[in-house]
Amino acid sequence: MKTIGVLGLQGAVQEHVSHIDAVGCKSVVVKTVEQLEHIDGLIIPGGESTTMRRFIDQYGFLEPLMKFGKQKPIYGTCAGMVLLANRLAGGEKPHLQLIDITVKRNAFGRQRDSFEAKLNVKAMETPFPAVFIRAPFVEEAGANVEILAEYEGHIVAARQDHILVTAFHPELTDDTRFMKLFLQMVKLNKSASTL
Ligand SMILES: NC(=O)CC[C@H](N)C(=O)O
Repeated sequence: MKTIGVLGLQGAVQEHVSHIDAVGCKSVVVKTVEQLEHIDGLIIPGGESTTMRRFIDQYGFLEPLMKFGKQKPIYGTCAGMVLLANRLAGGEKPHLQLIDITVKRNAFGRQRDSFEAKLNVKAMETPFPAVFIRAPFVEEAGANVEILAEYEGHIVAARQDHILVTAFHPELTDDTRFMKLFLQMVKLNKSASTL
């Protein structure tokens, strides 16, 4: 059985745990660097990327997360997508730099702080109910990035190798198709956990 961790420093952790359980995997809330050795994939949840980055530094997670993401799958939702991007718009400093995208934070503007949209997602037969909360979008993606979904002309779901990102929050719905997609990526990945 595959074990999927959720970075438990800040944000929507518990909702992801429920989705991991729902797709038949073992879930772990990751609060220490050592726990990274025992998981097959990691989710970086939504929340506030600047706050999460502070905790990442405080608990010594920066290097270990960069190393983990070079070998094993990571799925970032919303703030998690901000943390994974190679570049941030507006001259902000990037964080983990594990996927070749430029991300614009809070990109949908004040009037549309939170909204739900039915999205057409590549390889999903019916639209996905996407919940956006002060969401970022992908402003620019490198040639090796696979675009999975767009909303109003902006990329909101993408993947490169074993890194998956969504600007929205699948964990706040009961639709587990993104978790299933991530699980497929975990199963295809060659680096098994040490447990
Ligand atoms: N729901 C979210 O994760 C919001 C993300 C937040 N606006 C950020 O930039 O970090």
